[in-house]
Amino acid sequence: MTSVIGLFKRIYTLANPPKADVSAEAGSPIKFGILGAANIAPPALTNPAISHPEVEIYAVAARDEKKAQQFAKKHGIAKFYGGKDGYQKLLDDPEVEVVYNPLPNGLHYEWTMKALAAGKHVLLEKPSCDTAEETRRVFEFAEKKGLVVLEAFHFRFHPAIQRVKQIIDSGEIGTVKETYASLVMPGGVIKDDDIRFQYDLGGGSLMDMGCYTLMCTRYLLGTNPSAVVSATAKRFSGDNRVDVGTTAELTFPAPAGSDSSEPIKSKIHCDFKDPKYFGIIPRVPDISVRVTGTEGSVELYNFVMPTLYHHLTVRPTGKGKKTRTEKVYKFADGTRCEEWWSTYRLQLEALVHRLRGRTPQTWVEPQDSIDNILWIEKVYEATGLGSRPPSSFVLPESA
Ligand SMILES: NC(=O)C1=CN([C@@H]2O[C@H](COP(=O)(O)OP(=O)(O)OC[C@H]3O[C@@H](n4cnc5c(N)ncnc54)[C@H](OP(=O)(O)O)[C@@H]3O)[C@@H](O)[C@H]2O)C=CC1
Ligand SMILES: O=C1OC[C@@H](O)[C@H](O)[C@H]1O
Repeated sequence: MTSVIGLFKRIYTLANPPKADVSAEAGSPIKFGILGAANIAPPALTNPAISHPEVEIYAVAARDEKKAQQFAKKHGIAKFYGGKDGYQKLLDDPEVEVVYNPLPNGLHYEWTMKALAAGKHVLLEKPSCDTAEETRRVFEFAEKKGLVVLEAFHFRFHPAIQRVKQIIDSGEIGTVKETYASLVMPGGVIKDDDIRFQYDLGGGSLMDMGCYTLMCTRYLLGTNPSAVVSATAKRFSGDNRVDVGTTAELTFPAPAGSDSSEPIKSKIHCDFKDPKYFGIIPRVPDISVRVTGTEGSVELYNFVMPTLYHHLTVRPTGKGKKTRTEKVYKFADGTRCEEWWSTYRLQLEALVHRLRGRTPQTWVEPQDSIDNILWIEKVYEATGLGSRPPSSFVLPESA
């Protein structure tokens, strides 16, 4: 019962966050600008910003001026830019310090490079770019300019996934043998004209959802795969270069320091149109990660949005050992985190710490982002679909 009340409290407060007391913080807030009135922008940035005393969502740009204006009005944003130069105008605004880039994947590279050229830090939506080479260039350019780029793998900032890693690293489940990570959606949620189905915009289920399963597996194992063993893609009827779903088997190096020389076997799975039972009964979406070792297993259900609901289950295999379930909405070491804070709110907390020269609780390092898209490309290659098309944007030499 308490957990049901807790669930409602979390969801209510998440949707209606308390407004931060800006006056309580020293200095003026960091001003963010959003490129595109994207659907993800409210949950990922404007809502988390309400409770952050050091953030102001200052500007938004949309291709259609009216849309930009409406978005600005709805979310209390001071400035809006529209029209074909709207995005560039936002980048040229000297007040904007950080750019949030939630454009379609195929435009991430171009507009992140343009934002960096304009001297802005970037919160870049996942997956970072269409290719690892583009992601490498983004971080190289950011470093040259002394700017911060963070790929928005928000789940990494939540205590629940960090607890899973802690359990694995503690040795409680023994030597890791296998992993499984899945993220699926019921059919009909994503319409066939969505950016996710457009090849030229970097579409595909592996790009959109598979990137989480791969990132999560790589994070928990603390290393990169050694090989893609097999990969199959369910192709989109509207464009057979786009995957509606992808399943892949990979190997990871045998755990360091263990007696085992056996590679870890990993499976990742994603699907935009999760099949129904008997074709009619919808399934509970499989949004889980499971790691199995010689002494037991640990599983986190809903690793992507744990604030809403999750359960973390440890199943030891030893005789007499009991299965236990944990709920993890707080950091054990007392690092600030309200139970209702979404993964996006935690991500914003870390980004602001970084921008203000403080130490964030955790971070998604550039090499991690580069490696993630590299292995997405390798999986795509194994499916026969190949990488998404690289951007045609060329950074002017003067930048
Ligand atoms: N972190 C997370 O949890 C999530 C991340 N994402 C990521 O965010 C990004 C956007 O996703 P989402 O918000 O769902 O997508 P939307 O389609 O809602 O938003 C994309 C935006 O891109 C702009 N745009 C610019 N050029 C084009 C074009 N040629 N075609 C279509 N749109 C264009 C549009 O802006 P305009 O307003 O100017 O028309 C639109 O608002 C993706 O990279 C996705 O992977 C998405 C969902 C969840
Ligand atoms: O980032 C995302 O997270 C959840 C998915 O439902 C969505 O398609 C994706 O873009």
